Amino acid sequence: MLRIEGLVKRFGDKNAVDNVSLSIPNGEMVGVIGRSGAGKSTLLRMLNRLAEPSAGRIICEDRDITALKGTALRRWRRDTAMIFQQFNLVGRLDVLTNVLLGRLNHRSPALTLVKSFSTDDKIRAIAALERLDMAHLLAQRAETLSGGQQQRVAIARALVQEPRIILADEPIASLDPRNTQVVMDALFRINREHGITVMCNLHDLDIAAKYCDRLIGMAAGKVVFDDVPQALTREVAAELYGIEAKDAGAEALDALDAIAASEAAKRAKQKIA
Ligand SMILES: Nc1ncnc2c1ncn2[C@@H]1O[C@H](COP(=O)(O)OP(=O)(O)OP(=O)(O)O)[C@@H](O)[C@H]1O
Repeated sequence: MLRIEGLVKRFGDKNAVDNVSLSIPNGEMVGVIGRSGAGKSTLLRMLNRLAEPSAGRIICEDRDITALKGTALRRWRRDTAMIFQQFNLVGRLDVLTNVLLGRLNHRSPALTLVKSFSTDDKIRAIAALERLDMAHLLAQRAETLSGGQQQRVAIARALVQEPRIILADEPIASLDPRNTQVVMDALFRINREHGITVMCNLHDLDIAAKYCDRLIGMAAGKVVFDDVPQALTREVAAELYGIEAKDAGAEALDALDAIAASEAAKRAKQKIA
């Protein structure tokens, strides 16, 4: 269980994350939704301690994550793998080496300097690439891959870290619809088959509702919704996306109607059965 207690991140006089408290059980697939600037990335970055909280605490299995330093902090970063919108691969390195970089935190700092990887590391990396259907491209330079392929390599790199939590910050924002589905399917499989908690910032409400067990809606740094996707009302969606924000708002509301219709269809089916 990950517990977030009164978490705040201030930039100047602005609270980017404003007194957020949440409990995330192990193995949940959580979507963090909200418009641009709502504080989603800052929240995820604080969980990985890429950003230092201004106030509040992060507790995992009774350990105060906010107080970790040195080796313990490095271990926590290994336990919480980040996936980014822009993939963050080393373009001139091949796919296999990029995935192996995810093993660096498992080695001593001295071995890290030498940059030689064990056979066991290589077997793990190839197995992760196979899971993402990317093993056939292991010798190819990362910069030559499509966006969807690069994101799958980034997920393989996260997997070899053997994390307990994957924090994905807009992992599909740069992808076309087909690659969006491939990447979200991969994250969903990892969540279900490995039991790894996945916390995923998403702009697209439709995708968030389709893949996530729970949605956390943020607006102006605060949590304004925290429930199953089916519980999201038009009013909350309007608050999350802003009534005046025509594009995101309209799409969100259409998505909401689609969710409501599919729920109604499910209930009707159950009644007939
Ligand atoms: N390093 C920083 N310095 C100053 N302000 C920042 C910094 N990082 C984020 N902010 C501000 O904090 C607020 C929340 O930003 P954040 O990136 O967390 O939002 P978001 O919901 O992830 O938005 P997006 O989807 O556009 O990334 C925004 O107003 C942003 O401008």
